[in-house]
Amino acid sequence: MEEAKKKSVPVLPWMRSPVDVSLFEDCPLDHLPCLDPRLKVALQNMGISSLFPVQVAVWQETIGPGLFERDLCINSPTGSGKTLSYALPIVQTLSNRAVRCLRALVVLPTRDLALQVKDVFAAIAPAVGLSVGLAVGQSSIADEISELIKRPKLEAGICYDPEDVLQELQSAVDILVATPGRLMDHINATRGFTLEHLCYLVVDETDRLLREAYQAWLPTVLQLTRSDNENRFSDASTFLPSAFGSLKTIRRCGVERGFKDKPYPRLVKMVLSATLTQDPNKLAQLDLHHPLFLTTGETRYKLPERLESYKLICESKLKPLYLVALLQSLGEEKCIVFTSSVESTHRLCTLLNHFGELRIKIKEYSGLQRQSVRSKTLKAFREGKIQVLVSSDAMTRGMDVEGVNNVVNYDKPAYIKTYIHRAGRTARAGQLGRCFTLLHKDEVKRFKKLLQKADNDSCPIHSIPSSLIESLRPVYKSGNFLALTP
Ligand SMILES: Nc1ncnc2c1ncn2[C@@H]1O[C@H](COP(=O)(O)OP(=O)(O)OP(=O)(O)O)[C@@H](O)[C@H]1O
Repeated sequence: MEEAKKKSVPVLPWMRSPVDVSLFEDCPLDHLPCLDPRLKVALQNMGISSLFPVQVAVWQETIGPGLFERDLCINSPTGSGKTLSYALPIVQTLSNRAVRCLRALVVLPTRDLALQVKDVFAAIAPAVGLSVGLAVGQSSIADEISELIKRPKLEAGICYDPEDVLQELQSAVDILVATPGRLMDHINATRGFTLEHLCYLVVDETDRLLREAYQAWLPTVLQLTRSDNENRFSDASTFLPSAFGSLKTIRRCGVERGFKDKPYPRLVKMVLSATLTQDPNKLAQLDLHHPLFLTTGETRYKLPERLESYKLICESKLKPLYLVALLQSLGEEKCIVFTSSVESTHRLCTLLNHFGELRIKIKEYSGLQRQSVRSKTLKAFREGKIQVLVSSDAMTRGMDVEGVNNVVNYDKPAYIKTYIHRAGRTARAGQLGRCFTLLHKDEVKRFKKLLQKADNDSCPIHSIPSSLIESLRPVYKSGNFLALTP
């Protein structure tokens, strides 16, 4: 344990003296300084009566006394409320804006996640007259453009100069939630889409977004939001496609709160994850300004407080029977079962649906499916029409579904980060949750080592009565299940 802790000492000096979020407490809305009363009502309508510790800590650094002076790197456990931690101060600050233009951009790695985050903004932003847009490729690009860009009303019969019309194009949204691919489509080709006025850039699920280049979205956004001073010495044309020539995205330069030669308003960056990278090379890509690190406790990886971890030890060939027995014992509780690949997700889901003993609805949720199928499945799962989702890792990071009581690792996670993001689908927002991991006895030692990298490595054995397994054997043998066994 000690060794794991030692290894996690960050290389970057500013990461070594973080703000410890665990020293903060929930704060009732009535006691939150400077909260706009309209936002208080919007939060209450969402069923929120107090802010969680990470939200209070970020509020201090953004609204007061911090005033968004530094870029924020936020490492906080799954389900701790990171979305609202950035959405609330951004919306509160932008509520003073006089003219509508695109001022906040939130980037997320997947469409489902972007939809989820957009819903959080949409629940509070209209209360202060702000509009939120989505760029994820859910609808056609033309439909998306019409949602994002306001065209001037032209009178029929009058001949307009196209240049004038272009000048008149305005953003229809103040805040945009986007996936990198669609964001790049708009940057490259949407007339009137500009990052010229951008004040806030949020990179959520940062480690995942930095892992893949996604058409160089990050350097492009940073380049387009840089001040003229910063650009003077760099030749943007060597890096940006020619289409950028026409974009008016180079920002004015001014002096802001003592940070000489930074553009005004400075682009504030907020980057977040439950497993934030500490790799200097990766973080350098974000070009952070005077960053402040907010993290929870002393260990690098932290599991949700009310998560209970259990292991089930069984022979590999009996794994499906143990899973069926476990699901049976969980009854109708919502559960997500993780496998190691999209192929085994499909096979396992088919196999489970052959067991008549399981009187619950089980569906597959994987990157191999079309978006429309996935969205339908997720909706049914949220509504409780499906009790079990069988899933591979890629699609579930950040997913927030109320009432997921259990997570099952059918295949052992290879990394602690994977364990954290899988287990983090339960025990969210201070709720109780359980994570079960199926292991062969040879895997136990390595799994123990893996869990030691998190703050809570307690993982007792969850035993399934052998009589239950025996009772399932005939069904398993009689069907052609062996071919399906993942
Ligand atoms: N102050 C609050 N009071 C009550 N519930 C809250 C509060 N803030 C957030 N929540 C709820 O907590 C849940 C988790 O929030 P959120 O999705 O932002 O977590 P997260 O930290 O981003 O997790 P992950 O790392 O898995 O993405 C959501 O269902 C959200 O509605």
